Amino acid sequence: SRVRHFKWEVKHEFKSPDCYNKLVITINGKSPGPTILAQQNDTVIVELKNSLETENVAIHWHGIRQIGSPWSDGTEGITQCPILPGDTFVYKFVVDRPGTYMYHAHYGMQRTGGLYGSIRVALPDGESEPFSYDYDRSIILNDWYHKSTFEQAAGLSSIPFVWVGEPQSLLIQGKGQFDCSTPGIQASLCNATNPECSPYVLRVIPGKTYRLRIGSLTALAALSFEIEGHNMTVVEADGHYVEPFVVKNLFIYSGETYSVLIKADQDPSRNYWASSKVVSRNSTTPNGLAILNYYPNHPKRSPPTVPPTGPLWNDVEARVNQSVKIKARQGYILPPPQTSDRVIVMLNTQNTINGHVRWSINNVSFNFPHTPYLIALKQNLKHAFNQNSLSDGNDFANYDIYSVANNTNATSSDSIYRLKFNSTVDIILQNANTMTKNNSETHPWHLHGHDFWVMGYGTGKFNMSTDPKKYNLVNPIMKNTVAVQPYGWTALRFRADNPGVWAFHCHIESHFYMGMGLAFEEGIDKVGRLPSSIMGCGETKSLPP
Ligand SMILES: O=C1O[C@H]([C@@H](O)CO)C(O)=C1O
Repeated sequence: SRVRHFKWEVKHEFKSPDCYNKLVITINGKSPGPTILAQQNDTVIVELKNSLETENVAIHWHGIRQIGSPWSDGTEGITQCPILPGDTFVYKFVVDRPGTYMYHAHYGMQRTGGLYGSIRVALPDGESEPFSYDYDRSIILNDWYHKSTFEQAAGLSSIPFVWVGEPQSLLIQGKGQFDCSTPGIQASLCNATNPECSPYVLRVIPGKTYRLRIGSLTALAALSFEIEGHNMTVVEADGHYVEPFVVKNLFIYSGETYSVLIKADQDPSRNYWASSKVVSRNSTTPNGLAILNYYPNHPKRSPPTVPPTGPLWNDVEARVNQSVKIKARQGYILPPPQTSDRVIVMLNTQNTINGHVRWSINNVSFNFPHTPYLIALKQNLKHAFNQNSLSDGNDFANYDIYSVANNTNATSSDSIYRLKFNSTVDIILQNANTMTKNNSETHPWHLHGHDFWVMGYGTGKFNMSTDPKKYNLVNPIMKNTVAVQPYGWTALRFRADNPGVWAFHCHIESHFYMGMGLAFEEGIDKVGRLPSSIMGCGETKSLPP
C-alpha cells in the first residue's frame, strides 16, 4: 500500500456550471474537485488550505469508514471544529475497501455551493473484480441552485419560513444547461455558449464495455439516470458488489453511488443522450443532459433524437422494485447478525418549533453543538451538550403517519444516542405525512463510519411483530445510504464496532440543516489520542494544550 498525497486549495470563484454565473466553491480551481484515485489499503493525505476569505470549511469522505481515524471524518460539530479561513488542515485516512465513494463539504449548506468530488478505490495489483470491463469512468450527478447557500440557509431558518424551492438545473459531472432566455434573467449573467456549460461528454469506443461509476450529491432531488438505447447492468452499490441486474434507468438518491456496466453496442454512426430527471418530487427542474459520444463522431454533435423524458416522478413502486433487487453478490456476502441487541424506531416528521419549520426524529429536531461531540466525549466536557439520551421511539405505534400532525411537543436538542460497543443495532426509519395534507417525502439517510445491511422495505406503518420476519437475513446489500419512501419504512442493521462519534442524517442538504439528523457514539474509550488540529471551538478552547 502507498501514501497518496494531495494538496488542495478551497476558494470561491465565479463560474457558470449551468451557463448562469455565480459564486462556486472550487478545489484547485475546479468544481467538481479533483478525483482521488487510490488502491485498497492506501493512506490518503489531503492537505486542505481554506482560502474562502471569510468562511469556515470541513470536508467529509463519504463512504470511507475512518477506522482508527474518527477525527478525519470531516463532519463539523461532530468530529472536528471547522477549518478557519487561511488555515490548513490535514485529513489522513486509510481507504480500506475497493469501490466508489465521494467527498463533499460538511459544514452548513456548503455542499450545495459546489464543493464535492469522486473517490475511486481500486483493488490491489493482481486482484480482479468479479466482472469485466474495458474502461472505468466516474460521474457525479447533482442539482444546482442560483441562490447562494447563505440566502438558502437564512430563508430556511427565518420566520416566515422561505423554502429553497426546486433547483434551477441538474448537473452531470458539473455541467448543466439553464435556459438563459428565462424571463427575468440578466443577460450579462447567463451565456448559453459558455464552454463551461457545454454538455458533459462521455466518449466511448464502439464495441467496448464501460464501467460507469455514478454518484449523486443532489441537495434535494432524487434522480433517474438513463442513457438512450443502452441498458445498464448494476454491479456495485456504495462500495459493495451487487448480484448483477439490468436496468433501463437507474434511480439514485443523494449520497448513493453505483457502478453500472454499459456496452457501446449501438449504431456507431451517431451520439446518444444521457439524462437525469427529478423523481419523488413534482419538480419544475428540466432534465439534465450529457452526450454519449461514439468515437470518432464529433463529441459536440447533438444526437438526432429527442432526449428521453424519463419515468413518472411519482411512480414509487418502480423505485422500490429497484431497491429490493439490490442484493449482495454471491461469493461476496457478509451475512448480517441474525438478531439485534437494540431496535431504534426513528419516526421522521416535519414540525414547527417556536415558529420555525423543522424536521424531527421522534419529536426531537437536531441542533448542532458548539463543541464537537468527539472532543466533548473524549475529554469529558459534560456541559458541552445535553446528556439525556435520545428516544428509541417505542411509542411510535400511536402516531398516525397519514395525518397532518401538529407535533406540539417537538423540541430541538443536541442529545445523541450512545451505543454499546460491538452491539448490533436495528434502525427502523418510519416515514410520515409532512405539514402539507396528503404529502410525504422521500428521504435518503446516510450513516457515517459504517456500512449497514438493508434488512427490508415496506409501506405504511412498521409492524414490530410481523415485519422483522420478512427481513432478508441471507444476502442483504450493505450500503451507507438508503432511502425511506413516502409513508413507508426502511429497516437497517449495523454493528457498533467503530470507535468514534458518527452522524446519521437525511442527505437532503436543507433537511439536515432543518434538524433531520443525529449522532451515535460508540467505543469512545477506544478512540486514540485526538489531534489538536480538530480543536479550537466551543469548550475545546478551555482544554489544556
Ligand atoms: O422541508 C421542506 O419544506 C418544504 C415544504 O414541506 C414546506 O414548504 C418541502 O417541500 C420540503 O422538503
